[in-house]
Formats: sequence, structure tokens, C-alpha cells
Amino acid sequence: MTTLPAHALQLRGVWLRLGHEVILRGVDLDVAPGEGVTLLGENGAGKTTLLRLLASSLRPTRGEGRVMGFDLRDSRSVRDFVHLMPVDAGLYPDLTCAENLDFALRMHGQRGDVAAALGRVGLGPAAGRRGRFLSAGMRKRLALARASLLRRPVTLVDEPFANLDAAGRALVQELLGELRDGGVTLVVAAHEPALAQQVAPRTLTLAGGQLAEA
Ligand SMILES: Nc1ncnc2c1ncn2[C@@H]1O[C@H](COP(=O)(O)OP(=O)(O)OP(=O)(O)O)[C@@H](O)[C@H]1O
Repeated sequence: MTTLPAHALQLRGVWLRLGHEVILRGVDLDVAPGEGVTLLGENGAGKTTLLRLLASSLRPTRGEGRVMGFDLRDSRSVRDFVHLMPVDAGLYPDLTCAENLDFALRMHGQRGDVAAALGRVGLGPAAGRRGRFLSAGMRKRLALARASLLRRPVTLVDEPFANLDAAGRALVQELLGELRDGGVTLVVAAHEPALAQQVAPRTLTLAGGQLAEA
């Protein structure tokens, strides 16, 4: 039997500088496995930067952190547990919708029902369309299908409600809710607190480079 670490995410005194700008100033964070966190903050507050740090795409300038018990600097281990759904959807423009999902599954050595996942997000008829020909909302739906298929233990979601119509926003809530019901730890950066909090009730605000419980 595998035992879960006490914390899915943990940061201690994390500072992060990008270029001349100090984005994070001594951030502490403890997130329990399976917890859902909504991350709020004004434009430019550093939400995306914090998600990228938790995904091990950026290193702290100072301080330390762990993801599912692994040191943030151990990118290879951390990336086995984490999926970041970026704000721009992070898809391959020359691959079709189905190929994008197939590729993501293969990268993680996983199997999954790609056709069903596409159908779920309303992209069944667009399965053969290349990423570059999708609308912004369709790209978001495809990224959502990917996050849902991969079901990584820690799923970080950057502005999932942007560019979506009402049905799309409801779909985001439904699929992210299913991930949480399955025990996934969720961090959702959003400008729509009421929507995000329904699936990720604990709310943190990033301001002046520091995190505070809302
Ligand atoms: N690669 C980079 N080099 C230098 N500065 C950067 C870099 N990436 C982001 N920044 C700066 O970091 C700050 C935080 O940006 P970030 O994208 O994390 O904010 P955000 O809270 O996600 O904003 P938004 O709500 O607008 O998406 C901004 O001032 C931005 O200009």
C-alpha cells in the first residue's frame, strides 16, 4: 500500500525573482492531499508564476518546497505527479485534437479513452482538426479534456474559465469536480472566485508577492 505524504504541496520561505522583478516574497504554503485551493490575485500578482514554480518549471530564488514529498528541484519526480493546465492551453498546433490527447497519454505512459474524452467536452466532431485551427474556447476545452484524462495527483489550472461560454464554464466545474472527487489535489488560479470556489473552496490571495488566506 502506498502512503500519501502529509502535504501534497509545501513551500517554505519561497522567494522568486524573474529578471529585475521580485514576484514572490517569502511564500509559505501547505496543501493537504485532495484539497482544492482557489488562487486569487490581480493581473500581474504572480499566480501563473506560482503555478509554474509548483510544477517545477521555475526554481525558487530562495527557500524550498516539496510536491508529494519530492523536492521542487527534483523536476523529474515532481513532473510525474503534476499536471499544469496553462492559460494558453499548451497544445501542439500541428497535432489534431485526438493526437494531442494521445500524445499526452503516451508521454505519461497512460492509457485512456480519447474519443470519449473529446465527446465529453463537445469536441467529438473536431477530433481530426489541428490545434492551430481551434477557437480559444475549443483550445480550452481540449486542455480540459487532457487534464481530465491524465488525472495527475496534483492538477494546477490557470484561468480555466477564460474564453468559455456558460456551458463551457459549467463543464469546467463538472470535470474539475470529478478530479477532486477522485482525490486529486487541485489549485485553480482564477478571476471568477464564485465559480472556482465551488470546486476548490479554500481560497488564497496573492498580493505584494505574499500569499494570505482569504
Ligand atoms: N519570464 C518573465 N520574466 C520577467 N518577468 C516576468 C516573466 N514572466 C512573468 N513576469 C512578470 O511576473 C509578474 C507576475 O506575472 P504572472 O503572469 O505570474 O501574473 P498573474 O497573477 O498570473 O497575472 P494575470 O492575472 O494577468 O494572468 C508580472 O509582473 C510579469 O510581468
